Amino acid sequence: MTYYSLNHNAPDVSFEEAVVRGLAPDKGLYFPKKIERLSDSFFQNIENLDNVSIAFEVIAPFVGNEIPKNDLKKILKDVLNFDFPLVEIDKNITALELFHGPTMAFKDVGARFMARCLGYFNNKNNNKDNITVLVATSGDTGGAVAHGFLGVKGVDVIILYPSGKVSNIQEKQLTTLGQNITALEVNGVFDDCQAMVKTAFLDQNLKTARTLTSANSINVARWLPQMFYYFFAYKALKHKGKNLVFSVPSGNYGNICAGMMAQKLGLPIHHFVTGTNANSIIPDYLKTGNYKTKTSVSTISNAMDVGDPSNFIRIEELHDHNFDRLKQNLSGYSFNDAETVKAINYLKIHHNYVADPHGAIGYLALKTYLNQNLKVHGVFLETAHPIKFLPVMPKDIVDNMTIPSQIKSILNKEKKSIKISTYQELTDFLIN
Ligand SMILES: Cc1ncc(COP(=O)(O)O)c(C=O)c1O
Ligand SMILES: N[C@@H](CCOP(=O)(O)O)C(=O)O
Repeated sequence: MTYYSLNHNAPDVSFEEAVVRGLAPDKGLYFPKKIERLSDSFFQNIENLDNVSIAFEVIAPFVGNEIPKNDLKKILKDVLNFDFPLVEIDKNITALELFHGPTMAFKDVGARFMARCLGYFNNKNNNKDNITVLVATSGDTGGAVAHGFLGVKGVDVIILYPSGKVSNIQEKQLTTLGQNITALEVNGVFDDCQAMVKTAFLDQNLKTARTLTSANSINVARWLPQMFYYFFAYKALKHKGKNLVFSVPSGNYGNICAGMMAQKLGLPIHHFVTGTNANSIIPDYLKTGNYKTKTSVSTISNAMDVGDPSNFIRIEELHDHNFDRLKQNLSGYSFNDAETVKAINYLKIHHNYVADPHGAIGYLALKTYLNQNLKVHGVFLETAHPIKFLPVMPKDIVDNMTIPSQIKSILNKEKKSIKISTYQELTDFLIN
């Protein structure tokens, strides 16, 4: 598969080059040149396929012949070794739980896939120089990438996170592993971290010192595997015979954008809903037609505290840069922290379901959409385990929660991070 830069000022590249570069030299995000619908027989037969076979059909065209079939299948088997349960909330609403992987957030799928692809390419090329994976996180990407890349030969991972703005458990997940993983604690917000990472890719001094790539959803190997679970949900809900609407709590918009790519492959998704916190860049855009990024503000759904979503440009591309077309496919609503807590309590009391603040926003957005659209079935993505957000969860819910083994094992580990405030400090660290 060939990928082009969405800034249209850089050469086309192969899948391998797109993965190794992360971002195009003109600072554009890579996008696949050809998107082909999957066959009708695939969708007719999907209930007879297991998750690995579904994922293989979905991702193989994007990888092309750059990873042999059997190796790609092995990678997928390894990546998808946990469950993606659907939980019925009521007759019209289902939660798609994406937190059963090692770091208990949906990022595990993309991070594990990318780590294995990079490991494969490193091995194949017998690379002598290490690749440096730079990643910015508002909470969950960092932990998933740290875990996914831990011990991967030839790869150094450097995670930038906003100091004091991730939960205690998220911080433990990204600062305690050691080995090839280093955490940089940035005096700023997530957007500062993301801007530093993007600047680093264009920095010639850095480029001579290190081979850099990104493990944020700007990297196609992080972004595209996020399509898989939309197909898994379709497989499980197909028998209902209803139009499906997916509600996705969004920040950097990689997850919902992967769903839109799945739709392009022919997955029958009737409509998308995005739920955000006070960082309501895209719901505001859908209302006004005026796209305005903003400095992010802190909320209790911290992983969505993003004021300049990277994947907006891919969403535009998928809708031919046509505002009306986008509005037909996407509705957006934002909610404040009080509304989020109210929804967490409502779900517990009325449906005996414990949602995390991000999932609760997905639920609220879906409910708002369904109020005017009765004949569809709604799925909201429960993107992280509520245990990751203990201090902001209602106390009576917390009192009845048990700590999963994945989390228990890191609680007593020592945090190790390096504090930085400026881009210069980042480059000094990377060069020295
Ligand atoms: C728990 C959780 N929910 C939602 C999001 C938003 O996802 P995206 O950035 O793909 O929009 C994130 C972070 O990315 C997250 O960690
Ligand atoms: N919410 C994310 C922000 C980065 O998103 P990504 O999908 O582009 O890596 C996080 O948890 O770090």
